[in-house]
Amino acid sequence: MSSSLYIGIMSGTSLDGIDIALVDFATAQPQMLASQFSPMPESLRQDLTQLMQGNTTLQQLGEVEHRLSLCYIEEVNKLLTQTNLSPQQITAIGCHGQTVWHAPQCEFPFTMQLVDGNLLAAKTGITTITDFRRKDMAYGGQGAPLVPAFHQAIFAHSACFTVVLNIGGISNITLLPPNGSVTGYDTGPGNTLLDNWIQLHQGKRFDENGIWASQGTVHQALLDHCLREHYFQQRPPKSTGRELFNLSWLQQQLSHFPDIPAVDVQATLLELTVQSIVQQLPIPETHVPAQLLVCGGGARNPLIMQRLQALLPQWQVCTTDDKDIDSDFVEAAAFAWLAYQTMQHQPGNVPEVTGASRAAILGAIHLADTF
Ligand SMILES: Nc1ncnc2c1ncn2[C@@H]1O[C@H](COP(=O)(O)OP(=O)(O)OP(=O)(O)O)[C@@H](O)[C@H]1O
Ligand SMILES: CC(=O)N[C@H]1[C@@H]2OC[C@@H](O2)[C@@H](O)[C@@H]1O[C@H](C)C(=O)O
Repeated sequence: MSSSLYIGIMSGTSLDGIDIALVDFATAQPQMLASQFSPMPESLRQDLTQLMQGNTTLQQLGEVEHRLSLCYIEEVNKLLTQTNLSPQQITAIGCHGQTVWHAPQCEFPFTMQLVDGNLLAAKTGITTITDFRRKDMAYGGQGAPLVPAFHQAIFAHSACFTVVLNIGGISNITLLPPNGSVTGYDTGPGNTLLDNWIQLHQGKRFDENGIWASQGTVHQALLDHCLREHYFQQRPPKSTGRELFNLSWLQQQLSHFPDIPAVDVQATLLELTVQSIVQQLPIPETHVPAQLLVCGGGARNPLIMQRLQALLPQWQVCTTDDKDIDSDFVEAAAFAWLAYQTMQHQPGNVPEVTGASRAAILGAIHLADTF
């Protein structure tokens, strides 16, 4: 009988690092047994940033994928050591890899996540599943977001309207009406514009606790202009990324408003993240309690959490930590769950979310050589 233990690995659009989680699917409620985060090595982060701006060579692409895969392998081996487990005790790894380009709307839609699943299977000795998004795309879907099915499995609540909000580099929501069908989509920027702007002006990777943003004043005309971005008005299914919300996009908005102090731009970008999320939330029925469960790195920003609650006085706004699910590792756990689904020959996508024509078994399986 195969083990109920799975490992999920996620490195997301913020390029902050690698999240890994050990999840047990022995019972109806998945249990996160261990997790760890390692910062992305600086040279690799810089090379990935270059890649994500589209200027690269196939040689660089191949080498970055190999270097990144070696980092994933190191994380798996560290986790096995930390938990005193052998590779044979893990049924499979679900590794998202690193998205370097996501283009679901172009003439020939595609999405590209870098990871060499063969290398992970060979070097960890654990069956490894990668390439989760493209089966959904093969059926006409966006290929993202994929976490809503997992959110439904662990957060759905029969007595209240639950929205799960991931604030990563990009923000995405999952709508879980009581006893209703799950929907979800990317709302737009999460931390990525905030990160890019503080990196440009202060050389920091991110605005810890939103301190810099809190020292600025929101520039209302700039905010109103940014909120007119077509993406925010688009009807779901929809997904986005740094292909749209990047420094070039920001500088295009700023060109209409010269001389805004950098600190006020940071304050305005935080308000843009919050208001673009709030404007895309449904208005729950008055008699149904509503809860917003926040995860991802943005859940660690007290100013974002405070502004969300201020703009949503009728909602209970909290983090998934308050529901005993570590807000830093929800995405990593989701990819352990997606691997579990695939190994059970069950679908991982939600067609109502991605627009795919059907539910589908996701991923490419790289079997460990345990013969
Ligand atoms: N203490 C903190 N204060 C403010 N921001 C924080 C803090 N901790 C993390 N963050 C923000 O969270 C970001 C990382 O979030 P996360 O790991 O969820 O993103 P990701 O998974 O890479 O993105 P995505 O979900 O879009 O793929 C950091 O880049 C930073 O902007
Ligand atoms: C193409 C891609 O990597 N998209 C990410 C990104 O990061 C957040 C949001 O945009 C989400 O749609 C998605 O990741 C999560 C894990 C998802 O697929 O649900």
